[in-house]
Amino acid sequence: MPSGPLGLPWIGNRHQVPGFMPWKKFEEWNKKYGPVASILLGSTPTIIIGKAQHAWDLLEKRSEIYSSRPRFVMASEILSENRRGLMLPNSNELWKQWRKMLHNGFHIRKAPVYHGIQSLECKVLLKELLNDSKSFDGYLKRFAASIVVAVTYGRRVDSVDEWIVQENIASMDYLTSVNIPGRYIVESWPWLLKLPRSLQWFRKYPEMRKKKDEHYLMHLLNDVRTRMKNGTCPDCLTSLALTDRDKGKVELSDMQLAYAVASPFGAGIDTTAGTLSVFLLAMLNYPEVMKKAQGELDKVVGYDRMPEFHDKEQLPYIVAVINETLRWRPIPVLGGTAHASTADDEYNGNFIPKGSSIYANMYGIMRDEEMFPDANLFQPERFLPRSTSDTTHTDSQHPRINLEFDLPFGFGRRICPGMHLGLNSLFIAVSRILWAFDLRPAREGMVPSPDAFTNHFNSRPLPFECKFVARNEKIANLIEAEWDSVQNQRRVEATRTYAFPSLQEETSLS
Ligand code: HEM
Repeated sequence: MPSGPLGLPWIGNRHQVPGFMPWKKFEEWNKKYGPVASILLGSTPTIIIGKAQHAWDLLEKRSEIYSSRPRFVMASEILSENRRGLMLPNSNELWKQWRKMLHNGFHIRKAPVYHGIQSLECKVLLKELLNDSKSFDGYLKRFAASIVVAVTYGRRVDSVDEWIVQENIASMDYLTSVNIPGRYIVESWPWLLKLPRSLQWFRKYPEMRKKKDEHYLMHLLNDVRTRMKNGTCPDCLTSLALTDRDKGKVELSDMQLAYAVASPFGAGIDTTAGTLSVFLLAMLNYPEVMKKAQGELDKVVGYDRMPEFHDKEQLPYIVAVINETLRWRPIPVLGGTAHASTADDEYNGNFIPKGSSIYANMYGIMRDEEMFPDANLFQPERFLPRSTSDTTHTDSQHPRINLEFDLPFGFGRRICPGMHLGLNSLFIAVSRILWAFDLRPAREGMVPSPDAFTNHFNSRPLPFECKFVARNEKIANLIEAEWDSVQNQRRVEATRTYAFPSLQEETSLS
């Protein structure tokens, strides 16, 4: 097997994986033992990948054997009775139906269907930031949540305090806090599940959370069902899944369906809002990047209108800023949920046994100095073709480091199905925030630390302050005018029809 730190009998390396930010220890091991290292978590061989090329070689080129998921005792079996597709092995029937449902809803040609809701939510966001920049973090979450809730349940979200957002945050915070390698002993020793139930001390909290999850996810499903009966529900992922089930195209129970459609809700809010928070942190630390990006926007868009999706081609520096944000401080630090292998394999002379868990440690991969020279610096230029006169950075020269950067979204058959929806949300929000505001530290000279992050599976910046100063009066007036103009649309939007394809239509398309 690939080399790695020496462990102990029975527990392997479990005791060496810290509960605090294990991705940093993984990076250290990759530096010491090589870009493909191995450890044992209990009896499970676990491969840690620290360079993109090796992740592409294994998880992408050999995706037929590296696209499963390991066994998740806490996060999947106990917390959801194996109903979350994200944690299911790819051989599972439920996973296949779930993945197809998401692909049909969110693939690249479908993504523009949501431009309308994304633009609307962004106009609301600008007005919120103009009025009250202190609460910006809540507004970023509202923005991300409203888009995801609209495409999933056909409803908008007006405030981050609404129960629908609060329940999701509580549920996801819990899920991501239990889904950290090495944190629970039962993951390494599943035989503990054979103890009498009353002695399984680790069940108490996940089972309490499961009851709450079942309740609110069923409530959301039933709400869509009621509005479908009343004729007041726009087409959305849930209504189409219910229709497909009625036609016999999907074979899922109510509870399975409630969990299946909730996955964008779980996977798309934290990641999008967290990335926007990283973007603000970067702008406060690199004001010269902000100025350069604003220069591009001023040239292409001017002050008489806001940036629109159709401007994207003319805004390569903005796209590079987004790519660099996703690279500089990736939110899914461990590369999302671990992959698992389904056959014995050999790679670069090493044996990788069937049933290994694989972490493409995004934290380390994105800080690989060979691929991203001066990796700790925020340099959007690394994604742009370098002009000969440009001496601001060292080029990576890697052919996949360009404006089409997809590394932050994972690998192979498990690649993020919400990538295009997520990228579009980031584009409209980043371009309009930079167009509208100068971002400044709340207090002169008090720039927030670029290294203070949470210890979550989706690791986001710790709370910091940021001042949003409208760049000029014309822009402030336009934000107000656009806000006024969307008031009516905000109400109508709830009943707008999205052109979601049914499973049947999409299958015939592909
Ligand atoms: C900036 C935004 C986002 C980032 C950085 C991101 C990143 C990721 C990553 C790294 C993975 C793991 C892929 C792997 O296992 O190889 C993933 C999976 C996933 N993402 Fe995203 N994501 C984002 C937005 C979204 C959105 C908006 C949605 C929903 C529409 C979404 C839904 C999912 C789902 C359902 C999975 C699990 C796929 C599976 O297990 O087969 N993501 N994402």
